[in-house]
Amino acid sequence: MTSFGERLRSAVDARGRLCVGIDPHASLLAEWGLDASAAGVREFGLRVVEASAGAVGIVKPQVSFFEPYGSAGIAALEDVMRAARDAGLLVLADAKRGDIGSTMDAYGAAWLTPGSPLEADAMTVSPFLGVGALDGTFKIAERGGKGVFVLAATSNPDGRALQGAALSDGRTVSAGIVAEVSARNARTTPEGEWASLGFVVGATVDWQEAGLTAFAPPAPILAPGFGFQGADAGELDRRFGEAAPLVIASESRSILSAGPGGIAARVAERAEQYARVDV
Ligand SMILES: O=C(O)c1cc(=O)[nH]c(=O)n1[C@@H]1O[C@H](COP(=O)(O)O)[C@@H](O)[C@H]1O
Repeated sequence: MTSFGERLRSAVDARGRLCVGIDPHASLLAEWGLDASAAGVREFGLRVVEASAGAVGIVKPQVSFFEPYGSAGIAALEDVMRAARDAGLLVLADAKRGDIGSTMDAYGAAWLTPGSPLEADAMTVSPFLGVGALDGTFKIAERGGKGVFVLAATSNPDGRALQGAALSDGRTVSAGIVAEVSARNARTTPEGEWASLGFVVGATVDWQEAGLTAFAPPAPILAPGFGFQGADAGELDRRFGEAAPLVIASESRSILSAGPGGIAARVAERAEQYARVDV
């Protein structure tokens, strides 16, 4: 079984590093002429998948925008994720789960078990109940050839005080999270491969301020914050330095705002911008 890290690396090699976020905000649904309903988010998601298939390798549905519609919204999310995976896209479920270990295991099983209704290729998780609480999820991921993206340094300025705080040994919380997860990656990642436990580091984050250095072994970096939140594709190299080749650049509103008629062209244009970035 090919690991998630290696599947992701192949997707980036084949189709570039742009990840299209599927975030059906109520305001976007209105702009797209769709209802704020389960049917609306389903249609929105399927159209984004259609525009992304063949143009990029990765999509990231934001689970929160499907949840307001209850079971019908979750069914819509299942349909969108299945359509994306059937179209050959890697699906990163942006669920940002985080809980005590035993509860976390159930979240991991829901999103990362092959054949599960909500099966994704990877999910985002929050380590703020302790990286150890994620161990069961990491094991579920490994068994299924899936991936996990652990929040390390988020794109929103509100996160800085907490994530940049000093641990007793002087490292930042962000650096401590990276060290703990990297130690697990070192045990499970064959030499020369991309690890399957990645990190979320916002494109707006100052690495020095966050106390981050390049990851060993190499682990993918999910980097939201490009586009609407202000980071520019052309800055990728400067912002991520040595880690730039591992970056999955995620954009949602800056692409989705093109509307149903313009999204395919917008995806192609943004993908082209990232293809021009020399890392
Ligand atoms: O995990 C994420 O994807 C994430 C982490 C982070 O640090 N910042 C962040 O914005 N995100 C998500 O990335 C997407 C950003 O959307 P745009 O700002 O519209 O590109 C949203 O779905 C956020 O929830």
